[in-house]
Amino acid sequence: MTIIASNFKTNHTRKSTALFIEKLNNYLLQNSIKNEVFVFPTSTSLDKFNTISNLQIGVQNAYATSSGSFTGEIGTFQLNEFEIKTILIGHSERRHILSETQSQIAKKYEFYKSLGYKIIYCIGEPLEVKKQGLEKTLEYIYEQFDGIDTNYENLILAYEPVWAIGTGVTATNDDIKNVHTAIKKKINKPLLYGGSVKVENVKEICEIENVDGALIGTASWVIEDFIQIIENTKDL
Ligand SMILES: O=C[C@H](O)COP(=O)(O)O
Repeated sequence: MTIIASNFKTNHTRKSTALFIEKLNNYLLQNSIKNEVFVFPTSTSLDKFNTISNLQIGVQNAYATSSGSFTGEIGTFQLNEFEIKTILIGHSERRHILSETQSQIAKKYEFYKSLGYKIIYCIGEPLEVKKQGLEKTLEYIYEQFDGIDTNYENLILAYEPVWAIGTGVTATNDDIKNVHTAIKKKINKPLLYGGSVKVENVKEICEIENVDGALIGTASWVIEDFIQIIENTKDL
């Protein structure tokens, strides 16, 4: 069974998100699709969506708090209103654009773990590290597990090479296989690949050894495309 996740990033409105989720839910329901599907809308588009059990709505980010004085952030007090129990942590855009440190990420991880959230935890190397070869790449990736309890039962990993995110450049099948196999040997958790996954390549990528699914940005934002992505992987 393949895991397929859509990260909206800073796209879609509250209205278009609701429509997207409604269409997706209908499709999953009518076609008895077995894939485990996640959608991560913007925080302003969260709601109490009426979805079937294999479609879960998560939050792209939240602060390690219930409530308090953390301007611009949300905590579990807000998430509970919509019964959100899934969170993305460690995404490369938060690490590299928003400058989240490993210790902040670990603190967030610990907090949401203590509450039993399903965590999709992202790891991945920038281009300058990739150029130094597999050994250095793995070294860099393993540092992103500092302070992270990799035995956590509700953990899903997502390997997303930074240079492949939103660039149209997908990692080669060999790159993906090598990194996934090495990570899997160390941490036996579902492991998604992310980075320019598209309708055309999703099946091939999900068929690679030790790839359990995909975390998709750009190519997932049009509902018809996202449905096609699920169609292409439903029998894997
Ligand atoms: O969370 C999703 C990843 O960052 C991949 O984004 P992308 O599919 O636009 O490359």
